[in-house]
Amino acid sequence: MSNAVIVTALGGIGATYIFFWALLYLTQDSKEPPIVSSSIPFISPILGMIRWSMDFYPHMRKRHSNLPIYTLRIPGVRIYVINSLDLIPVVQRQWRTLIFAPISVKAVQAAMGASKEAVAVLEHDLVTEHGFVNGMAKATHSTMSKGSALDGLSSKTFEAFDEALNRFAVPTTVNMYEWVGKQIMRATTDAVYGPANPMRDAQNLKAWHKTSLTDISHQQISPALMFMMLDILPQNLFFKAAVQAREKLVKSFAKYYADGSYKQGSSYIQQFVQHCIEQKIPQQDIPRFLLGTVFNNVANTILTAFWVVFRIFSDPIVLEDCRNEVLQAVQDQDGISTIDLSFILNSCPVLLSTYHEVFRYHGMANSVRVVSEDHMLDNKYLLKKGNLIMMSARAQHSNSAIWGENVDEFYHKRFLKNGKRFSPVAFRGFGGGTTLCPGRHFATSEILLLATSLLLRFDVRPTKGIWVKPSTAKSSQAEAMEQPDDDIEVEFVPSSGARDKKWCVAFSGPRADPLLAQK
Ligand code: HEM
Repeated sequence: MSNAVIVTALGGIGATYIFFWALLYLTQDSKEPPIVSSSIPFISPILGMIRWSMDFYPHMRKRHSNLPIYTLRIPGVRIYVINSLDLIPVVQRQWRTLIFAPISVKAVQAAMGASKEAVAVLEHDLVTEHGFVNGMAKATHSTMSKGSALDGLSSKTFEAFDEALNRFAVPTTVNMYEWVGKQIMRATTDAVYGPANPMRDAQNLKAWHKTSLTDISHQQISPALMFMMLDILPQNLFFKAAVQAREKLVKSFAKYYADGSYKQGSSYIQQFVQHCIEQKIPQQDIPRFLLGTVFNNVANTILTAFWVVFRIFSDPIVLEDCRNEVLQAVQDQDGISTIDLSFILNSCPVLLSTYHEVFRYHGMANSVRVVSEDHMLDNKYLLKKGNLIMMSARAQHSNSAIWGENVDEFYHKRFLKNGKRFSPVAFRGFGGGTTLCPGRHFATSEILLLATSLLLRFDVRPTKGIWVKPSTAKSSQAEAMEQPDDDIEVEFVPSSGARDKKWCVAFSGPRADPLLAQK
């Protein structure tokens, strides 16, 4: 290659670099949060996200600890990343301007394939409770979070666990993640959708998610959801198998809706459908909306339950502490052992602390908001319309200034009330603000009932002889919890005293939830 060609090529690269560098800084208002990660304009943040994956925002928090908020510029959008704990409530208070609803709309449109007419209903009002998205939260909230509706959901999940555990009369070997996933999927969807639960069908389960961690096929909808939501690549070209899987599931939910089976489901699913009908969502779209609820209902509950069981049984001290507590929650009468869920929630502080530490340590919820109009955050930082705000749970959960020097350790007693008190905003296991997860009480009851049943009735031992924490490097950020890369083969060994008993669940009193970090 001649020198002239090399000089021209280098000149071209230099000019392009200067052009994009100038574009980056000339289009950034001085009142906006400062730009970081700009050595290759518009590209460096993407390279950082690929390199650091789920630890990108914790890494950036440490690197830019002097900045309460900063801007990442990627092609087409600015991401305003909240670094400082103090700014999180400020963002959450502006829920009419810094809104979540467009994310839900994208999910229904790009991932569930909703029609233009359905999307128009959602987009009609993204801000008030009269709109579809915020109205849905209002319509279904009480059916998941308190009273007899919540107790009903919890009882149903307990029945499913009991039925599964009764099958282990002798020591039995299982893959732990696969087993926990199967139980949570069955228990949750039976409780939510009722006797005609479409997710009982083995083909539907295969179309939804990988039923084992060794499955390397790409025939399911669930792992593709995040990429489909980005809405960049044509679906019929890049996600053909996932779209086919989705359409198969939509067909099942269409039958479930058309024959009125949802009327035998939980109050939650009845209210959900009722709200769709009242808001005039086209009939053919309602099954797509119903399918969307599967993701909320099970994805994070499976993962959290897996880590809770792993953390309890893999450490003899945690196991003993938790088992001693839950033994107090059982009443034996006439061969029936009754587990009091109210006692577990209100009077088992170490179990609840372990549960919260799982969220702090393994949690990775990313709360995203859309700036609906230009806004001056805290009277200091200009946020421009159409861009995104990111509040990363992991960035806060890994901050030693909040959690202390042992932040990198799993410490099961961290959340005991007699220990150090943490700012309530610092814990973001279930997100926060007006979109704080409405399913959190249901998920908490379900996971604690599974953990308690195992504690009372089984020993769980790794077949390799020692517990090894699986790596989580391949975790997808669509979920709010780390995902194990490999399964753990374990043996469930029934405890001699628990084997021949009948088990049931009771709720002795109102849920005061004194031990919950997010009430
Ligand atoms: C351990 C299990 C779960 C975890 C870790 C979890 C986590 C979350 C997180 C982080 C958010 C977003 C909050 C934000 O952006 O600020 C969220 C929202 C949501 N979750 Fe959960 N969730 C779980 C279980 C459930 C269950 C069982 C249900 C339903 C039965 C559910 C229904 C929802 C819904 C509907 C929203 C959207 C809220 C809105 O639009 O206002 N979640 N969840």
